[in-house]
Amino acid sequence: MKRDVRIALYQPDIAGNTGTILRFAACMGLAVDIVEPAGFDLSDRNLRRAGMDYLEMAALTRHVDWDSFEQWRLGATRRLVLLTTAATLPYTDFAFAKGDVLLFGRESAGAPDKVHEAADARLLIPMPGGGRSLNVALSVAMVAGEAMRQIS
Ligand SMILES: C[S@@+](CC[C@H](N)C(=O)[O-])C[C@H]1O[C@@H](n2cnc3c(N)ncnc32)[C@H](O)[C@@H]1O
Repeated sequence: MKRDVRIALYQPDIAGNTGTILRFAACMGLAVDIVEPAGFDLSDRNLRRAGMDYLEMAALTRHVDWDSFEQWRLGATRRLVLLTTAATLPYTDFAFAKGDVLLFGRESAGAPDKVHEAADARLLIPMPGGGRSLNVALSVAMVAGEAMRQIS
């Protein structure tokens, strides 16, 4: 049987954001997948500062590249749910399911076309106040929170 949703980060490039997400995921009991290459390594001072001792609690899987992440995901028959400002479907209108992988793009550039094409669903966090995008860690908290609310 499929477990909970998972959080996936596509080539994250800001260590402090990833540390914040790993802390959040550890506290929520959610696993995290990082699609490498990241813009930092796991010894990064900012990652450790944001993640603190929660990093030791985090269920983190690192995938060397997009192809190996996809090989794992397809083998596990998990849906890929991409969060992107290019989507039109609000995340609150989507029916999340156990096993979903919630994928977030990199801070500097989002996700490339091949990732959009692989996604089973693309979701938007509406921003009624305007602006280009939200911080990725805040996006993770909002969407994973909604997914957990629906599934539990
Ligand atoms: C800082 S944003 C990336 C901004 C990037 N310049 C772009 O155009 O995608 C980092 C990630 O947070 C998520 N994100 C931020 N705001 C979002 C929103 N309003 N709707 C959906 N996803 C969002 C997406 O996964 C995005 O790739």
